[in-house]
Amino acid sequence: MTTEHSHATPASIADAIGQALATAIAERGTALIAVSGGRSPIPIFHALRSRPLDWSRVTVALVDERWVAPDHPDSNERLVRSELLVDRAAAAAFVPMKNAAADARGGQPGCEAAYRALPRPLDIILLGMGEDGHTASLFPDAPELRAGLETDALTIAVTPPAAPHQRLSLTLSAILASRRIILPISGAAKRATYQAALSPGPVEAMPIRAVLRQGGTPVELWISD
Ligand SMILES: O=C(O)[C@H](O)[C@@H](O)[C@H](O)[C@H](O)COP(=O)(O)O
Repeated sequence: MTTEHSHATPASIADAIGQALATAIAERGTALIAVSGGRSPIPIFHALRSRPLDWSRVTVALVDERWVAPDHPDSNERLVRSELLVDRAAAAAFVPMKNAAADARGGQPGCEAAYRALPRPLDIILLGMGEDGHTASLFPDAPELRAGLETDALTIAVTPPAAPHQRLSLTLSAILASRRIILPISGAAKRATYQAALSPGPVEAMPIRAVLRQGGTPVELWISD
């Protein structure tokens, strides 16, 4: 089930996320969100981090991570710590994916254990999509793609041939184990990717199709110019 919201803004997306977190806190006492890296979430983080929530009851996890040091410019942990977990959101807990292992494959069991310890379903996932139709770090050309789409594990190590760094990613089953999925789509190129993803074709060519074609977890497309 996919719902499209047009004329989205970082503020309107932050409103939706903030409302979901507040509802989770009111109903269950805590809230759990997994967020993507990349450029798209940054203005949303900026709009979200000052919202008057009880952030001490919020846990922030990652959708994916590049296997680099947490202070590396490409680290999603660094991005989340510097762009989201400040202001009021500094009170939130954070669950990194990166650990001390030398590579993503070696780090996957520790990451899996850390993410298995989180409550499920997640309350909300802020997903991303690349212009090639990847989502999280489920890349079309990655040798681990099929496993990432099929395994019951929550996390998988991925070595995308065409993108920098080894990755740790939530699997499709982990992404779908969420109460709701928010997917911002911004700009003409991403809108074209989204339209292509809606057309018939294999999931392996555009992994975002696996999220858009399922009916169990509500997906909200927040579309902006
Ligand atoms: O690379 C990561 O860390 C991501 O989580 C990735 O899946 C991202 O969401 C897309 O590549 C879109 O990235 P942009 O928002 O920068 O276009």
